[in-house]
Order: sequence, then structure tokens, then C-alpha cells
Amino acid sequence: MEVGFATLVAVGVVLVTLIGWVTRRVHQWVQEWGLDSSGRVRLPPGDMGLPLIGNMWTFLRAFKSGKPDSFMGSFIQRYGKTGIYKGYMFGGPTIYITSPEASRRVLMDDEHFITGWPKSTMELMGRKSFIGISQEEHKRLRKLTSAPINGYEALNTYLQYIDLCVISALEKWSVMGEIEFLTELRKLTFRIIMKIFLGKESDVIMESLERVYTELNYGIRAMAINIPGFAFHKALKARKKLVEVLQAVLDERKALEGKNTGQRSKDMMDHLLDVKDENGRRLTDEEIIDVLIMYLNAGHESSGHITMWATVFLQDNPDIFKRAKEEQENIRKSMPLTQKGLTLKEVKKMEYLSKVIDETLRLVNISFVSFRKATTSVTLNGYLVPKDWRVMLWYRSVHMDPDVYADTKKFNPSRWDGPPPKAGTFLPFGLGSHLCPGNELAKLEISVFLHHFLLGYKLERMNPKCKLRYLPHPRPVDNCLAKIVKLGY
Ligand code: HEM
Repeated sequence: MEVGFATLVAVGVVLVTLIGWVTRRVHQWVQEWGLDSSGRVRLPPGDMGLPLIGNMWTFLRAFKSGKPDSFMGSFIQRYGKTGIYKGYMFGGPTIYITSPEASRRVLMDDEHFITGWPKSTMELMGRKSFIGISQEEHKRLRKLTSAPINGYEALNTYLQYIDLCVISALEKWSVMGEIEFLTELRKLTFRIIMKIFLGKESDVIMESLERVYTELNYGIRAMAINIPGFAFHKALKARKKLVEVLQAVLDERKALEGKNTGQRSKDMMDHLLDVKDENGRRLTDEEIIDVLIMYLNAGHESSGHITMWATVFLQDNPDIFKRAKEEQENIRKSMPLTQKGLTLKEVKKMEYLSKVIDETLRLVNISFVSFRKATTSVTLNGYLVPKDWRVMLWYRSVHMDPDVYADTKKFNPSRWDGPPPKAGTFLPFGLGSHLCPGNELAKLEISVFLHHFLLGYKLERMNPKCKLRYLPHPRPVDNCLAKIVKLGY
């Protein structure tokens, strides 16, 4: 009787495995149906998983179990280090790219690749944001919006505001006792980006909007399931709220058009309202709102997280902390006594701190992936990328490649001594026409924060061994519960 039961279980296991294998083969066959036999042979190696789910389950399991590199690791283990694999994610056949050369080729090739973000991201960021519009529109809006953020003049103007915000935030937190350090940093970076884009400073509006953005973000890398209880459903509601708030601000601005409003300096909303194309057409409300939703989100989430991680890494590594602090003390000493705050001249001198930030960007991989779509069939590294397939640029694998970065998991700012990294091996801000337009602003914010932190404070975490969560961005689950202790300059 017992042998019979064991046999039954064994047959059951074999049957399930067989059905799983056949279903996977059929799924792959269906996805490759449109390709001729020579095309199919030239596809990169890979595994498309089960119908509908594809590799999504494996991806979520890897990230949710705290082993994000095990997802791509399993492809590398099974198919070798080809740097390019086929798979199935977010409801479509996908090419994963993990090598620096192939990433660079895709990012620099606007003729054969356009943006290809999943439906969830597109719906949440808006179809008129940079990930939904045509290449020409993107070029025009990008030119209009990036110079007022990243140019030397602009950074010089914002520096004073950032400096004051950082000084007062640190002072405030040091008397607050335990704080969620990450949550407070997000509020700080949100305040800065709101000032640049909307000229707003009201604490109440900012706090409530930042909370709405947190909801929006949880849905961005989730599956597009619009059912109550799912992250995407909550995120859609958050987007609706953001649209309402921004529409109200826009209506208010339009009502003031042409009226004398005193000395107010122009913010990004004014620029977007003013702009006309060659036919004299102005941007619609939807276009302005989607661009703002995208910028306000991109402009605070990543900077807030990276600032937190850089602070944590510094605090955890006393030698690195000491060296970084000495640099900031020397910079402080070199400042004329009559000078009130930091200027770009001092920021330029923060060479070691810049390496600390680069190393944080590499190790944390805040933007671990980016999405494109092939507009025609392309050959990449000898493999076929079929027309209309999604391409996922797996930046995380590039930054954690032991052949490029020895002892990859070690926080080691000194690895940035010497010549700059080889093209394509360091992509924290992407590359090409979609290169992050806020890269300089982000580095400025982080540098100013670390300058003041190193000189006068220390971080005491309540749960230093706290578990990490990797989606949507890597963070401790307690949002870095800590005390900011003032030491005195
Ligand atoms: C540490 C901070 C930041 C990181 C790591 C980061 C990373 C990135 C990356 C990797 C991309 C490229 C996405 C792609 O190739 O599809 C990107 C795009 C973008 N970022 Fe950032 N970013 C940061 C801060 C900022 C800031 C401060 C702003 C706003 C001022 C900003 C605004 C944007 C926008 C609007 C895009 C879309 C650009 C386009 O599609 O043309 N980012 N960012």
C-alpha cells in the first residue's frame, strides 16, 4: 500500500513537471511564432516561463526575498555570460541586456529603439510624460525643461535654497528624537523639487503631496492589476489626486496670466505655460500635468534614497567617514569668512565626496532597470532583437559585474581613483537621449546634505540590521528609523 502511494506521488511529480515543461515550450513557440526559422535560431538564449506570468514571478520572488541579483544570476548560470537573454515580462516577449557594450549600443541608438515602459508605469506617469510621447516631442520638451534645471546658472541659483533647507532640516531632526530618516529625506528633496517646478513652499501641501507620491511609487513596478487591494489600484488613485492638485495650480496660474503679480521669479510651470511650437501651439493641460507629475516624482524619490544610503554607508565605515569629513573641514576652512553659504566653487572641490556618491549610486542601484522597444529587428552581439520586442536594460547587472567591479558588494569609494570608468560600465543616470536631466541637481543636493551632515552630525539607527526591501527601490523596511545626533561644528 505504502509503495503504491509513493509511486503515485512520483508519477504525479513527473506529470506536473512534464506538463510544466510542455506548457513552457508551447508558450515560447507561440511568442516566437512570427519569426522565421533563421530568426528563431538567432534569438539569445533564455526562458520565457509560463504563459501570462512569464518570468514575473521569479523576478518578484528574487527581489522580495532580498536576493535581487539571483534573478539575472539564474539566467547567467543556465545560459552562460552572453550579456543578452530572452524572456517574458510585463505581458510581452522581452530581451534582457546585462553587458555594458550592449547597454550602451541600445541607449545610444534612437533609430532602432524607443522607450518601452510597461503599461503600469505609462498609466501612472501619464501618456504625455517623456515615456509616452514621440521622439520629436520628447526632444522639444526635454530641451525646454532640462536647461532650467541642470545648467550652471540654474544650479547656482538653487544651491542657496538647498543649503538653507538642509541646514534647517538637520537642526529640526536633531531635536525630534527618533525619525524615519528616509521619509524625512524624501520630504526634503520634495521641497526642493517643488520649489523649482511650482515655486511652492507650503508645508501642508508638500507633506500631503509627498505621501501621495509614495503610493504612486509602490505601483510603478507592480503588475497592472486594477483591483482594490493591489498596489497598482492604489497608485492609480494617487495619480488621480495628483492630477487634481496640479490642475488646480494650473488653473490658478492661468487666471493670473497677464496680471501684475509682483516680483515672483519664473518657475517650471511658467515655462511650460509660455512655450509654443513652430505653429504657435501651446501645450495642453494634460501635457503640462504629465510632465510635472513625472519630474516631481523622478526629482525627489531617487535623490532621497541615495542621500539616505550614502549617509548610512558613511556612518557604517569609520575610515571613509573620517576621510570624507576631513575633506569637508578643509573646504570649510578655505571659505572666505564673509561668505554666507556654500557656492559651486566649494562643491567642485568635494572630490572624495563625489566618489562616495558614485560608489553609493553603483552599489544601491536605485534605477536597476530601464525599458526600450525595438522599432525594427536589430542584431546585437550576434543575437536577434526582434521588432516590437521589449528590451530591458539591466543596469543592476552592469554595476554588480565582478569582471568590472572587484569585490562588487563592498562599499569602496577608492575604486573610483584613477581614470573614469569604461563607457557603459557606470550607468546610474542612464545614457543617450533619455539621460537623466536631473543628474547634476541630484549630485548637488546629495553633496550639500553630506557636507553639513559630516561636519556636525551622526546617525544612530534604531535597527541597524533591519531587513531590506528592494521594490520599488532598495530601502530598510523601517525606512531607516534613527536619531540624528548633533555634534556641533
Ligand atoms: C540620484 C538621483 C537620480 C537617479 C539615480 C536618477 C536616475 C535616472 C535614470 C537612470 C534615468 C534614465 C531612464 C531611462 O533611460 O529611461 C532618469 C531619467 C530621468 N530623470 Fe533621473 N535620476 C535621479 C534624479 C533626478 C532628478 C533630481 C530629476 C529632476 C530634476 C530627475 C528627472 C528625470 C527625468 C525627467 C527623467 C526622464 C528623462 C527622459 O526620458 O528624457 N532625476 N533618471
